[in-house]
Amino acid sequence: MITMKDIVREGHPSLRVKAKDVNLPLSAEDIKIGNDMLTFLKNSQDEEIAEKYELRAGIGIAAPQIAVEKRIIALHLLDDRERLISHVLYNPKIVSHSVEDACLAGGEGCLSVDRDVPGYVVRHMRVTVSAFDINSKPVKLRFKGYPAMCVQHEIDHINGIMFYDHINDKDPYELKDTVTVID
Ligand SMILES: O=C(O)C[C@@H](Cc1ccccc1)[C@H](O)SCc1ccccc1
Ligand code: NI
Repeated sequence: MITMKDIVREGHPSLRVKAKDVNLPLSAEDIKIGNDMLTFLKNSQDEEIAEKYELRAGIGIAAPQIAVEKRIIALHLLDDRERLISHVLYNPKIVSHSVEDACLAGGEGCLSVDRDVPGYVVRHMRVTVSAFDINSKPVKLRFKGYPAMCVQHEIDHINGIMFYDHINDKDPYELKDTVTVID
C-alpha cells in the first residue's frame, strides 16, 4: 500500500518532468499503479486508516508523486451535490475548457509540498477531459468547480507543474474580474 514515505516532495526530479504516456492496452503493472493510487486516496480519507498509517488526506494524486513518471492520475472526492467522483485516468488530456476561470478561496495544497504557499491558483472553471479508464476504454469526462480544480492540479503534476507555479509572486491574491472564487 502507498503511504506518505512513498510520496516524493518538492525538489524531487519526478515532479518536474513531463511524464510519459502509458501504453495501451494497459499492462498489469500500470493497472496496479492506478489501483494503488486510488486506494491511497480512499485510505487517506478514512479516519482510522489515515491515523494508523499517518496519511495526509488527499482527493487526488498523480503517478509522478510516487516517482512513477507516467501519465496516470487518480481522483476520489465528492462534488458539490455530494456525488462521488472516483476515477483512475490514464493519459488524461484536457480537450476543452470554459472561458470562465476559477480558484479555490483557500488556495491549494499538495501532498508533495510540506509548507503553506498562500495565494490564488487560477484555473478553468470547467474542463472536458479525454482519457483511458482502468479497462483501457476511452472515456470523456466533464468536471466543474472543485472537481475541475482537482483534475487540473493532477494533470499539472504529469506535466511537471506545481500549483504554486500559477501564483502571482507580486500579488498572490490578484483576481481578475473573470475569475470565480470557489468556497
Ligand atoms: O498533491 C496532490 O496532488 C493532491 C492535492 C489535490 C488538490 C489540491 C488542491 C486542490 C484540489 C486538489 C491535495 O493535496 S489533496 C489535499 C486536499 C484534501 C482535501 C481538500 C483539498 C485538498
Ligand atoms: Ni499536488
